[in-house]
Amino acid sequence: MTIAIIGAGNMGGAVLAGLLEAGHAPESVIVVEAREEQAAALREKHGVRTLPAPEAVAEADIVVLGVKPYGVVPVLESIASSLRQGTTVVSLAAGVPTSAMEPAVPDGVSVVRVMPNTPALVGEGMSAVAGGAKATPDAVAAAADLMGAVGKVVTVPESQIDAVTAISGSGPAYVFMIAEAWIEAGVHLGLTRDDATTLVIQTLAGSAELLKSGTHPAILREQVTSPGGTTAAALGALEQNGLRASFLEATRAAYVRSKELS
Ligand SMILES: NC(=O)C1=CN([C@@H]2O[C@H](COP(=O)(O)OP(=O)(O)OC[C@H]3O[C@@H](n4cnc5c(N)ncnc54)[C@H](O)[C@@H]3O)[C@@H](O)[C@H]2O)C=CC1
Ligand SMILES: O=C(O)[C@@H]1CCC=N1
Repeated sequence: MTIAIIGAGNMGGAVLAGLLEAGHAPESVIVVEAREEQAAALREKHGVRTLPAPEAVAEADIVVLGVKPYGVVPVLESIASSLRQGTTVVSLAAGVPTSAMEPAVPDGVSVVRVMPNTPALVGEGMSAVAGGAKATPDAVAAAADLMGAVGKVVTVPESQIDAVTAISGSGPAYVFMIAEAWIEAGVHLGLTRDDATTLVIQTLAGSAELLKSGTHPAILREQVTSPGGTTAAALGALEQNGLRASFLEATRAAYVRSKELS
């Protein structure tokens, strides 16, 4: 199985690193990257080949598109004549529907839309997969397998991809912003920045592990909240400052933006 990744920046690069970490042989992954210094860095770091797009896709069973949304259709148009029958195109782009991509590829090429996230870099990604109208079930399964190498995968109808983008695609940034604010709050309380960073990151990681155990978040929260105690005081302040409403508004804004991009 040969995989070509066109556009190996933050997201394409995370999928590349995750695939290699998961055991894909470097010889089976070809990178197409417009920035020569990025291409050189990936060759050096991962031992992958870099080729011009038409040569790369001519060899590929799966073509992963990691370019910006506005680049997706032009890239497809530029590689259309080199795509082999039976190839699966996997687009990682936000806001580009399969209905916009399918006219750019020949019949017999499946287009699958995936919304991944950057923790794919460490094998802890979250991806949602949606096949286009002309995608074969095998192609959808191949895309799910590919992303399964770098994290968890759900299959959704394409109509839900904008919601997925708002929740898990952009989601890591919400966590990182919370982490920054939380560390800074520790510094305000007199902790060293190093200690505050360790406390926050391990608290996030440990809490994520507890959440993964399957206990409902509300129960886990209650277990921390002593009546009249410190947590109740903090949660009261978060409620007063509109934490839940902020999440509703933030994810709605991302959802609307994802729709606008298309
Ligand atoms: N960054 C993220 O957390 C996520 C990004 N995405 C999607 O992934 C895509 C890429 O986003 P980022 O990685 O953040 O952007 P980026 O700018 O880091 O990466 C894009 C890469 O594509 C390369 N490129 C551009 N045109 C090219 C071409 N014609 N041929 C070969 N390489 C080309 C650029 O040099 C760059 O390295 C976007 O469509 C975005 O919607 C999806 C989910 C999460
Ligand atoms: O910000 C963006 O548009 C991309 C899509 C999801 C995460 N990053």
